Amino acid sequence: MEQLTQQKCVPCSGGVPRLNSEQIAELTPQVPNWDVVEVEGISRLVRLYKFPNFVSALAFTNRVGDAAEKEGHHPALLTEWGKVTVSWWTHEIGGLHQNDFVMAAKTDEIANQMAATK
Ligand SMILES: C[C@H](O)[C@H](O)[C@H]1CNC2=NC(N)=NC(=O)C2=N1
Repeated sequence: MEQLTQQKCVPCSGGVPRLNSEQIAELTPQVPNWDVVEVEGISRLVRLYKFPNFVSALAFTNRVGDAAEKEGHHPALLTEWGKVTVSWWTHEIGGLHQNDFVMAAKTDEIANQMAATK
């Protein structure tokens, strides 16, 4: 199967099913640094990224935001001094979709690119 980072988000209107636990278990190994967290009954992918200061945390935040706009699929972002918490889930279906795994993998790619050019 194509690597998650190579995939594009598909337009995700409501009505498509949420991923079930087996499907989630199949996908999580491809985003090993992410946790599946249930918040108010909604499963989401969550990862905490650490940075040396606020400026780099904000730069990462904006890069993730740009990718989200490009894909039409958006995260929850908590940006603090030295850290950014990124959460992905699909609001339209109240749970996880393949898109969320694609975007988690793309988020890791952005972090890796930033670390490489430090
Ligand atoms: C109209 C707009 O495309 C939709 O609201 C999109 C925007 N970005 C989105 N992002 C996420 N994470 N889930 C959604 O259901 C979603 N829907």
